[in-house]
Amino acid sequence: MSISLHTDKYQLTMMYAHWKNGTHTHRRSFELFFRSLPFGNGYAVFAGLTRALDYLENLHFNEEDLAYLRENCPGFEATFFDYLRQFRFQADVDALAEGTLIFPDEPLLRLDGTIFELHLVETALLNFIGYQTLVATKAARIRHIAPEDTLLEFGSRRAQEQDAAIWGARATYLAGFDATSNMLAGQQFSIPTSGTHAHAWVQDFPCELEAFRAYAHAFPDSSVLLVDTYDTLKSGVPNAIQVGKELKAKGHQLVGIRLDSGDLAFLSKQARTMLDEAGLTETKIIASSDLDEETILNLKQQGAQIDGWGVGTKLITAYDQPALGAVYKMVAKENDSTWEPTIKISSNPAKISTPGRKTIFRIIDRETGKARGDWIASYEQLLKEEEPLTLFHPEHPYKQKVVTNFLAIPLLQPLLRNGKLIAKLPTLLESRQYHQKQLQLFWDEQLRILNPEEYHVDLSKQLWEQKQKMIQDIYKEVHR
Ligand SMILES: Nc1ncnc2c1ncn2[C@@H]1O[C@H](COP(=O)(O)OP(=O)(O)OP(=O)(O)O)[C@@H](O)[C@H]1O
Ligand SMILES: O=P(O)(O)OC[C@H]1O[C@H](OP(=O)(O)OP(=O)(O)O)[C@H](O)[C@@H]1O
Ligand SMILES: O=C(O)c1cccnc1
Repeated sequence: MSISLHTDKYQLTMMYAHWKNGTHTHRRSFELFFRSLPFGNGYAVFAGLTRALDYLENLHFNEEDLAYLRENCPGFEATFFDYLRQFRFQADVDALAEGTLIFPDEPLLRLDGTIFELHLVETALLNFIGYQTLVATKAARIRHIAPEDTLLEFGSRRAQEQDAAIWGARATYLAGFDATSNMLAGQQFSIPTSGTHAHAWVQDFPCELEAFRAYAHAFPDSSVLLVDTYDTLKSGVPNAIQVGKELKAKGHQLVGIRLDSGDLAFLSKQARTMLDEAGLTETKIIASSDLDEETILNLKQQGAQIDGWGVGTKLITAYDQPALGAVYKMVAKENDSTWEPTIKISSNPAKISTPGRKTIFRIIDRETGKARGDWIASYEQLLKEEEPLTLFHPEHPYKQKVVTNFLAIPLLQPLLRNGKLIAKLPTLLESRQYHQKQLQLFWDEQLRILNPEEYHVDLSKQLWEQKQKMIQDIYKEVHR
């Protein structure tokens, strides 16, 4: 299916107007970034690139798309649609790897191409990357407070439609979840899948015990029994124990029980004691019920005896912050084969863009192995690891530090050239492992979920001076 029309109409009106004016082949550079961290977290987790690259590589207008446009864009000349028919995305794209820890104002993708193609793709790129990054970040917060527990993604039924369920499930696996309940996500991305049973299974039998027996008959070595249909401690857990003992007598094992309502701390402690007293020490306790990182942390503080967590609604919908607010801005124009920086001014200083095509280095202290900060420089700027590097706060430049004995890791990698993939992309599993390694570069203080220490993202002196000069020049021009 073509998703080329997954764009805002104003992208098409601008494309048409450029084509009409003969400026559509002018080359420009755009960067995609976000301005503030979601959920009060100290970092975000970059996700959505795989989908974005697939979209860019396959971008074309089929006859159905063209017919629709012809009908719905009445001001457009007919020959424009012939131009669109042969259109293919031919820009160059550099991007960070999925799973990278990312920070505000860092270019996550840089695209160099014609203004025509770069307008077209803005909406879809922001849509894919904004959502997946948000869900991956939420998942990372949950993984952070439950490092050893089993984490299951249960959100499909509450996700904002199918794509969000599928790609959201992928984002949670990238950021450390163990499995998803969504089989299509499992099939599409080779994510491990997991499933217990619903209340309806129990309701379908004359009594709970029969329901549990029948389920255990079907899955003698992999049953997780949902124990809260009637009464967790008076009925569910005793019946699960009965079935657990029967399984044990036949050489099998009750893998787990699932608590889905009530006071999860109290119920889990009681259930653990009851299971242990019955000799079912191996049987795990899984909890679900509107969970998120705050509730899970709180339950842990209460001494809840829970080994695994099924997390749905609040994860897949990024409940407490449903949009990342990513943006896509023009940073340079090509004139006679040289890139001339451009800036967007705003009355809100935080919204003034940083001009020029950029690159990012993650500066790693060779002694501690930890990141000292990210250094954003202009694309052509060289960084010599043998020379001391002065990092300074872009808003408060007097705040400085000099870094020596460091490793500078370039984060943006060339991925598309003339619209074609030139690099081998990592598998999802590799990206997941890379994400875990990324976390090790940061201090616990930067990773905690409440009021984390701010990680430093600084501009090179050259980039900073260029920005100040452009702001001043424009200010003088406007206030002449
Ligand atoms: N000990 C606990 N401390 C803090 N929060 C808890 C504790 N136990 C459960 N919760 C949370 O409290 C909320 C309980 O919600 P609520 O009372 O609406 O539903 P419930 O008990 O799950 O029953 P039902 O699903 O049938 O509506 C859930 O978000 C759950 O995760
Ligand atoms: O609570 P979430 O984090 O969204 O996790 C998914 C929920 O979906 C299922 O029940 P469902 O919500 O359909 O019914 P229930 O509320 O009656 O349990 C499951 O039992 C979980 O409670
Ligand atoms: O497998 C489960 O227990 C499950 C899956 C999706 C939603 N709620 C529960």
